[in-house]
Amino acid sequence: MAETSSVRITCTAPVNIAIIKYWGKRDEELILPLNSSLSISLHQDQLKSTTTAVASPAFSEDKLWLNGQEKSVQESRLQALLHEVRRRAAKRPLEDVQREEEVVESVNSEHRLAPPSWHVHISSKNNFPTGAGLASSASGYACLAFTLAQLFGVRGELSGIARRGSGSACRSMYGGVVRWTHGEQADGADSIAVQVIPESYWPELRVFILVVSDLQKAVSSSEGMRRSVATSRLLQHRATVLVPELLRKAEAAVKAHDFPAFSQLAMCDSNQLHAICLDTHPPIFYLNDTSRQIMRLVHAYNQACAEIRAGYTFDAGPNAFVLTTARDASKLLGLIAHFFPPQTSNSKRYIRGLPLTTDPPSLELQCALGFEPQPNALHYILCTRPGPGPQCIFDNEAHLLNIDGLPGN
Ligand SMILES: Nc1ncnc2c1ncn2[C@@H]1O[C@H](COP(=O)(O)OP(=O)(O)OP(=O)(O)O)[C@@H](O)[C@H]1O
Ligand SMILES: C[C@@](O)(CCOP(=O)(O)OP(=O)(O)O)CC(=O)O
Repeated sequence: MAETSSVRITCTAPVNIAIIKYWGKRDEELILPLNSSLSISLHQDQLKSTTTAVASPAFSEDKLWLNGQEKSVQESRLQALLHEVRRRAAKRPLEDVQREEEVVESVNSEHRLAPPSWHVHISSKNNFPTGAGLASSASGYACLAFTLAQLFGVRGELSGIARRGSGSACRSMYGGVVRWTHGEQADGADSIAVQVIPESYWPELRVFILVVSDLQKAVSSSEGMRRSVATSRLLQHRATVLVPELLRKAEAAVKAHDFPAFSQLAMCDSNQLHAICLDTHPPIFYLNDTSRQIMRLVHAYNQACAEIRAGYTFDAGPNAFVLTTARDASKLLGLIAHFFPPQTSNSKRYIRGLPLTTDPPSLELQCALGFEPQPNALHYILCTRPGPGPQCIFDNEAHLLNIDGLPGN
């Protein structure tokens, strides 16, 4: 039915972990932050969202499938994102519009542009748990924004489109280390993400995700930060005084490959976020006992090394993102696996992602920690590293919708 004139594209996008956190909005509708933030985009070999979008004059409405289940497209953030991408597509230069007419005649559907008036069918999936504290909303909305921009031929700065889905999603529009500048303008035009360094600049960086819980959190990030803005006086001080300095120092540390400084700033900023959550009324508790044991383990490791060789950061949940470098990866992983061993039934897939050996910790290091191993405290450990930004996939096997816009290939 839609065969001759439909346009189809499939893209992927990464998850990102914030090093200097975004917490608090100055505009809820446009998703404009009170402070700038900094993150690392994680490698898509381990975590990614994949989105296929098909546009056709034959479609009578927009449709969405998430992880294979059809969802309503009426959700306000999805609507805002769709509206923004179509608004920008409608302003495309004339030569693109002419190209579009040629395109509609073309038999090759893979490199064509769709007119913004066409309805779109979208299917998106994550290769990791959705809504489970692993920032699927960031990779998911970034992937959606990037895919729709390719489909409708929107060029230039795209992070402002992803931002309409979820604030942190704008940073997933680039690889490596990325800053989201808070911006000053009321319409959000200058509230965009920029790449600070590409992923190839610091290839030794490693990130271990220690999955403490895969349950949906009780207080979402959006609700948590709304509550902090309304009640925490520390938040205002952080946003205006502390973050600008933290950000400057963190960017300098990244550019200088200074892991101790970078890691120290990451830990301080994460602790500051959770201090603000405690200063919020009623207080919000995202960390649990296992999170705090992980923090102790990292500090004990650094003390034993007599320098900072590991760090941690926690988003709005108990899962730890442990930072280190290739030099320490096997030793630190061995220590983590020793103190947080798997249930025997779960030992096979306990350590996932990058293939790494686990060096058993020395007795001295074991004693330094001063707590007993805690079997079963973690679901699994995912080893990853910085990676690239969104990509188009030119492989027919990768499409999540067929050319008629229906699930299948
Ligand atoms: N691939 C995707 N495509 C489009 N939307 C997605 C995708 N993945 C997730 N989302 C959106 O993000 C929501 C989940 O966001 P939520 O903030 O609850 O969890 P999370 O981002 O996985 O975890 P956390 O914010 O705790 O790190 C989904 O309900 C959906 O609306
Ligand atoms: C703690 C954080 O992960 C908060 C992320 O918040 P979201 O981007 O999920 O919030 P919304 O913009 O309301 O969708 C810190 C960060 O990623 O910077």
